[in-house]
Amino acid sequence: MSTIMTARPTLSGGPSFGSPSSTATSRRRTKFRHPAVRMQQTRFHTLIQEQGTVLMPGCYDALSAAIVQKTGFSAGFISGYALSASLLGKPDFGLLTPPEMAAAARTVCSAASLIPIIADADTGGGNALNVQRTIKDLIAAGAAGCFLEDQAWPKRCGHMRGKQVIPAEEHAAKIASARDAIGDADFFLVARTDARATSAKTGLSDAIARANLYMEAGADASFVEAPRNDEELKEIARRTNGYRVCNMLEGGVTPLHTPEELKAMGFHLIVHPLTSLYASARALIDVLKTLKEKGTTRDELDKMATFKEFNELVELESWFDLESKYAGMKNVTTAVRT
Ligand SMILES: C[C@](O)(C(=O)O)[C@H](CC(=O)O)C(=O)O
Ligand SMILES: [Mg+2]
Repeated sequence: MSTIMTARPTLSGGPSFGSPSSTATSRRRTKFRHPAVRMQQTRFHTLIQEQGTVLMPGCYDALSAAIVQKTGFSAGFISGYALSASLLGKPDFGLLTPPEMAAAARTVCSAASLIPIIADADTGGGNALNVQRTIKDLIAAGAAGCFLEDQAWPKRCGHMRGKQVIPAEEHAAKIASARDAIGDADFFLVARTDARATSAKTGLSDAIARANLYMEAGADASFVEAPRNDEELKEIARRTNGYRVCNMLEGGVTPLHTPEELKAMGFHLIVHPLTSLYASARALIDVLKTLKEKGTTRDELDKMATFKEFNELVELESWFDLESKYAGMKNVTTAVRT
């Protein structure tokens, strides 16, 4: 059970809350400061305080989530990109809907019930009111947090070209609305901004100002999407307030780093959203290609999970145990009735 805090948690490993970086931001701060100073100490706050940085692999269904948990990760992330791919076979191009994400969150959170899971809420499904339904659905599904981004709908993957963002004040209102919907639930709100991509010249400073504004509006952490190099990563860490998320996408525009390297730069939540998806796709492509060419997998068995290994993964023995337990009771019931 989470405890209520009277102020934001003390941040370990990152710079302290700073002053606003521009007059425009300063004006916005007053307007959007969220009245709820009683912030929740969520499972994610505790993990960050204990570990300094939390490494979260992406997952996209119950099985991938169970594997993330069994591998020993302390948290997971349901990637919108990966879910769009696995559920619809489609790119991360605004085609996945919030109810589809909430349904996936239900099975994922149940399959990895020992670790907290952050779900990708994309843009929240519309305006501030749609955001409230989306957040409540994710909480009901068992998610421990979400990412909520400021792209214009239809959104697309943060590392694709052609992104647009809504006005900062509009997204700040969506963050405030999400905070209200969270109430006292154990749910960690990450405000993401895609503004870096909107201009080579001013995109980064706009993104940093937005991240700070969204923190004032009630986010638990900010996520400046798609920094281009280490200098940008360090500038984000220097100039944004509070906890920070960093996205490590294989093949994306941000250089890949270890959690230790990102911790030293000042990041707290490290997400690897597509590692599981890309690894499974590679494995499927390779083994199915061989099956098509050779008509058999007998020389490929080392590239696949074994029957035994897979049954252990889905805890088959526990189901045999349950079966015996109730098979015994059936006999008892039959005996009582006769
Ligand atoms: C994190 C993300 O939102 C996701 O859906 O996994 C994607 C993936 C990625 O491109 O890294 C995004 O960044 O838009
Ligand atoms: Mg996404």
